[in-house]
Amino acid sequence: MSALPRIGIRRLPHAEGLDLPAYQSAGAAGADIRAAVHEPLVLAPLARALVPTGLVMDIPEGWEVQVRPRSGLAARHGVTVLNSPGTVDSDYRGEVMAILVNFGSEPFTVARGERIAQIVVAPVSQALFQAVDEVSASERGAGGFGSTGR
Ligand SMILES: O=c1ccn([C@H]2C[C@H](O)[C@@H](COP(=O)(O)OP(=O)(O)OP(=O)(O)O)O2)c(=O)[nH]1
Repeated sequence: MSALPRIGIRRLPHAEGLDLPAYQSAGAAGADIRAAVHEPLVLAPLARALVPTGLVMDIPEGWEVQVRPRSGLAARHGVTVLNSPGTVDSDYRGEVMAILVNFGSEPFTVARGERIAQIVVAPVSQALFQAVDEVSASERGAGGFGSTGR
Protein backbone atom coordinates (compact mmCIF):
# COMPACT_ATOMS: atom_id res chain seq x y z
CA MET A 1 0.00 0.00 0.00
CA SER A 2 1.26 3.50 -0.81
CA ALA A 3 2.22 5.94 1.93
CA LEU A 4 -0.73 7.64 3.57
CA PRO A 5 -1.12 11.39 3.13
CA ARG A 6 -0.17 13.19 6.30
CA ILE A 7 -2.61 15.73 7.69
CA GLY A 8 -1.24 18.02 10.38
CA ILE A 9 -3.94 19.03 12.83
CA ARG A 10 -3.77 22.06 15.11
CA ARG A 11 -6.14 21.97 18.06
CA LEU A 12 -7.62 25.37 18.88
CA PRO A 13 -8.01 26.23 22.58
CA HIS A 14 -11.68 25.32 22.62
CA ALA A 15 -10.81 21.77 21.45
CA GLU A 16 -8.44 21.19 24.34
CA GLY A 17 -8.95 17.74 25.81
CA LEU A 18 -10.94 16.44 22.85
CA ASP A 19 -9.71 13.42 20.90
CA LEU A 20 -8.35 13.99 17.41
CA PRO A 21 -10.09 12.19 14.52
CA ALA A 22 -9.11 8.53 14.49
CA TYR A 23 -10.10 5.48 12.49
CA GLN A 24 -12.08 3.02 14.61
CA SER A 25 -11.14 -0.05 12.57
CA ALA A 26 -8.44 -1.10 10.13
CA GLY A 27 -10.72 -0.72 7.12
CA ALA A 28 -12.60 2.41 8.18
CA ALA A 29 -12.92 5.09 5.50
CA GLY A 30 -14.08 7.79 7.89
CA ALA A 31 -12.72 9.17 11.15
CA ASP A 32 -15.20 10.80 13.51
CA ILE A 33 -14.94 14.48 14.41
CA ARG A 34 -16.19 15.93 17.67
CA ALA A 35 -18.13 18.98 18.74
CA ALA A 36 -15.90 21.61 20.36
CA VAL A 37 -18.81 23.40 22.02
CA HIS A 38 -18.50 24.68 25.59
CA GLU A 39 -22.19 24.42 26.37
CA PRO A 40 -24.63 21.83 25.01
CA LEU A 41 -26.16 23.06 21.77
CA VAL A 42 -29.82 22.29 21.21
CA LEU A 43 -30.94 21.78 17.63
CA ALA A 44 -34.70 22.21 17.35
CA PRO A 45 -36.53 20.22 14.65
CA LEU A 46 -35.56 21.67 11.24
CA ALA A 47 -32.92 23.92 12.80
CA ARG A 48 -29.34 23.94 11.57
CA ALA A 49 -26.10 24.99 13.21
CA LEU A 50 -22.48 25.49 12.31
CA VAL A 51 -20.81 23.23 14.85
CA PRO A 52 -17.13 23.95 15.58
CA THR A 53 -14.61 21.11 15.72
CA GLY A 54 -11.77 23.25 17.11
CA LEU A 55 -9.47 21.71 14.48
CA VAL A 56 -7.36 23.39 11.79
CA MET A 57 -6.03 20.96 9.20
CA ASP A 58 -2.95 21.13 7.02
CA ILE A 59 -4.14 19.07 4.06
CA PRO A 60 -1.50 18.20 1.45
CA GLU A 61 -2.03 19.55 -2.06
CA GLY A 62 -3.92 17.06 -4.22
CA TRP A 63 -6.18 15.94 -1.37
CA GLU A 64 -9.41 17.13 0.21
CA VAL A 65 -11.25 16.34 3.41
CA GLN A 66 -14.93 15.54 3.06
CA VAL A 67 -17.30 16.10 5.98
CA ARG A 68 -19.97 13.43 5.95
CA PRO A 69 -22.87 12.40 8.22
CA ARG A 70 -22.71 9.62 10.77
CA SER A 71 -25.34 7.06 9.84
CA GLY A 72 -26.29 6.35 13.44
CA LEU A 73 -27.20 9.99 14.13
CA ALA A 74 -29.21 10.10 10.90
CA ALA A 75 -31.06 6.83 11.52
CA ARG A 76 -31.76 7.39 15.22
CA HIS A 77 -32.32 11.14 15.37
CA GLY A 78 -32.67 12.49 11.81
CA VAL A 79 -29.52 14.56 12.33
CA THR A 80 -27.27 14.89 9.29
CA VAL A 81 -24.70 17.10 7.57
CA LEU A 82 -26.67 19.62 5.54
CA ASN A 83 -24.06 20.23 2.84
CA SER A 84 -22.88 16.64 2.69
CA PRO A 85 -20.26 16.00 1.63
CA GLY A 86 -18.76 19.23 2.92
CA THR A 87 -15.53 20.06 1.14
CA VAL A 88 -12.45 21.18 3.06
CA ASP A 89 -9.97 22.50 0.50
CA SER A 90 -6.26 21.82 0.89
CA ASP A 91 -5.52 25.56 1.04
CA TYR A 92 -8.12 26.26 3.77
CA ARG A 93 -6.49 27.23 7.05
CA GLY A 94 -9.58 28.00 9.10
CA GLU A 95 -11.40 25.87 11.63
CA VAL A 96 -13.19 22.84 10.24
CA MET A 97 -16.92 23.16 10.90
CA ALA A 98 -19.80 20.74 10.50
CA ILE A 99 -23.13 22.12 9.29
CA LEU A 100 -25.64 19.96 11.12
CA VAL A 101 -29.39 19.93 10.53
CA ASN A 102 -32.05 18.19 12.55
CA PHE A 103 -34.62 16.56 10.29
CA GLY A 104 -36.05 14.66 13.25
CA SER A 105 -39.23 15.55 15.11
CA GLU A 106 -37.53 15.99 18.51
CA PRO A 107 -34.92 18.53 19.63
CA PHE A 108 -31.40 17.09 19.49
CA THR A 109 -28.71 18.14 21.95
CA VAL A 110 -25.07 18.22 20.84
CA ALA A 111 -22.80 17.75 23.85
CA ARG A 112 -19.15 18.73 24.09
CA GLY A 113 -16.97 16.00 22.60
CA GLU A 114 -19.86 14.27 20.90
CA ARG A 115 -19.00 12.63 17.59
CA ILE A 116 -21.05 14.73 15.19
CA ALA A 117 -19.79 13.74 11.75
CA GLN A 118 -16.95 11.89 10.05
CA ILE A 119 -14.19 13.00 7.74
CA VAL A 120 -13.03 11.13 4.67
CA VAL A 121 -9.75 12.05 2.98
CA ALA A 122 -9.97 11.84 -0.80
CA PRO A 123 -7.74 12.58 -3.79
CA VAL A 124 -8.65 15.60 -5.89
CA SER A 125 -8.57 15.89 -9.67
CA GLN A 126 -8.56 19.29 -11.22
CA ALA A 127 -9.38 20.07 -14.85
CA LEU A 128 -8.71 22.82 -17.33
CA PHE A 129 -11.91 24.76 -17.99
CA GLN A 130 -11.77 26.24 -21.48
CA ALA A 131 -14.38 28.20 -23.42
CA VAL A 132 -15.16 26.58 -26.80
CA ASP A 133 -17.64 27.36 -29.60
CA GLU A 134 -18.76 23.75 -30.12
CA VAL A 135 -18.79 20.63 -27.99
CA SER A 136 -18.24 17.19 -29.55
CA ALA A 137 -21.31 15.21 -30.75
CA SER A 138 -22.57 12.21 -28.79
CA GLU A 139 -25.24 9.54 -29.23
CA ARG A 140 -27.18 10.87 -26.26
CA GLY A 141 -27.02 14.48 -27.36
CA ALA A 142 -28.81 17.01 -25.16
CA GLY A 143 -31.31 14.54 -23.65
CA GLY A 144 -31.45 15.35 -19.97
CA PHE A 145 -33.29 14.27 -16.86
CA GLY A 146 -35.29 11.09 -17.44
CA SER A 147 -34.58 10.97 -21.18
CA THR A 148 -33.24 7.40 -21.00
CA GLY A 149 -36.47 6.04 -19.51
CA ARG A 150 -37.93 5.76 -16.01
O1 LIG B 1 -18.54 21.27 5.78
C1 LIG B 1 -17.67 22.13 5.58
C2 LIG B 1 -17.48 22.74 4.34
C3 LIG B 1 -16.50 23.71 4.21
N1 LIG B 1 -15.72 24.05 5.26
C4 LIG B 1 -14.65 25.04 5.12
C5 LIG B 1 -13.47 24.46 4.37
C6 LIG B 1 -13.64 24.94 2.98
O2 LIG B 1 -12.38 25.00 2.32
C7 LIG B 1 -14.28 26.29 3.21
C8 LIG B 1 -15.10 26.79 2.07
O3 LIG B 1 -16.08 25.83 1.76
P1 LIG B 1 -16.88 25.87 0.40
O4 LIG B 1 -15.96 26.15 -0.74
O5 LIG B 1 -17.73 24.65 0.34
O6 LIG B 1 -17.84 27.08 0.68
P2 LIG B 1 -18.21 28.35 -0.17
O7 LIG B 1 -19.49 28.84 0.36
O8 LIG B 1 -18.12 28.05 -1.62
O9 LIG B 1 -17.08 29.34 0.32
P3 LIG B 1 -15.84 29.98 -0.40
O10 LIG B 1 -16.38 31.16 -1.08
O11 LIG B 1 -14.92 30.29 0.76
O12 LIG B 1 -15.26 28.94 -1.33
O13 LIG B 1 -15.11 26.14 4.35
C9 LIG B 1 -15.87 23.42 6.49
O14 LIG B 1 -15.18 23.70 7.44
N2 LIG B 1 -16.84 22.48 6.61
